[in-house]
Amino acid sequence: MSLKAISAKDAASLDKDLMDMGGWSLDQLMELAGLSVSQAVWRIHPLSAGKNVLVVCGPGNNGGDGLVAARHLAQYGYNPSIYYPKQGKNELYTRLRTQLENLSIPFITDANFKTALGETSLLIDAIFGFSFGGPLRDPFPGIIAQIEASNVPVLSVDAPSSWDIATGPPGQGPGAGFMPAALISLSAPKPCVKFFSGRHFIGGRFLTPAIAEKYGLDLPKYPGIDQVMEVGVNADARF
Ligand SMILES: NC(=O)C1=CN([C@@H]2O[C@H](COP(=O)(O)OP(=O)(O)OC[C@H]3O[C@@H](n4cnc5c(N)ncnc54)[C@H](O)[C@@H]3O)[C@@H](O)[C@H]2O)[C@H](O)CC1
Ligand SMILES: [K+]
Repeated sequence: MSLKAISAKDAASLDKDLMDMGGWSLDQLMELAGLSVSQAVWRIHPLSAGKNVLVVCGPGNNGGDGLVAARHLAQYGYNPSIYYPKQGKNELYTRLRTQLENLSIPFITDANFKTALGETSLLIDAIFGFSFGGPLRDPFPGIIAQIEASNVPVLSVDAPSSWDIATGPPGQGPGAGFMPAALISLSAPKPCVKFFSGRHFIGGRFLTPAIAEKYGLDLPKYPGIDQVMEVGVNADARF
């Protein structure tokens, strides 16, 4: 079953609706989004597959989802480390960072990124989500190129970073050959999902029937207490 996709413009408007008339705070939405990400990790990369998880965070809310996911993963027993080359400035990101520092979760330096890449068994791509607009600006071309060149399995949050949200991977340069092993779409898939060929999950269990109706989206029927649901086809692959 494939869920209806939402454009970047509508995704931004949906977020605004959730916070303006929906009564939600960004903290709450990000917490549920990051929790979904951590549950997708548990499904595709159980602790037995390796505890080292490298979370690469971008400067916006996609990065924030990664910071939240890292905290949940640490609580589950994983050893997450964070690479956060351009840190979000507002107080939400500062608080999320403090929560991680209080769990002794390491923030790696630019100089150690290559080493960390070689020592991790899964990478979470929380660099860019629906507000990405190409081409990549420094320092991200190098980061994406290194991720692409490594054979570390990647779980991308909301969109494979460097892909155009509507038209998918760039024709050339960093990202052109970037195909994450898994993707978790928050609220609804973005149009670039049609170029994706790995395990696909939906997360962000906070849509309402009215908002789904307004944006022409399917309301995912999450089973039981789960915060994620697999919507792709290769449902049993492990990485
Ligand atoms: N309702 C939901 O589904 C929720 C989703 N969430 C997550 O929020 C992101 C969208 O967050 P936003 O801050 O709008 O943007 P991004 O994080 O995607 O990136 C913006 C960030 O990146 C910089 N940037 C953009 N293009 C480039 C480029 N070409 N090179 C370098 N840097 C670039 C830009 O300057 C910004 O700083 C969504 O995808 C979900 O992951 C929320 O967490 C909760 C609700
Ligand atoms: K991403």
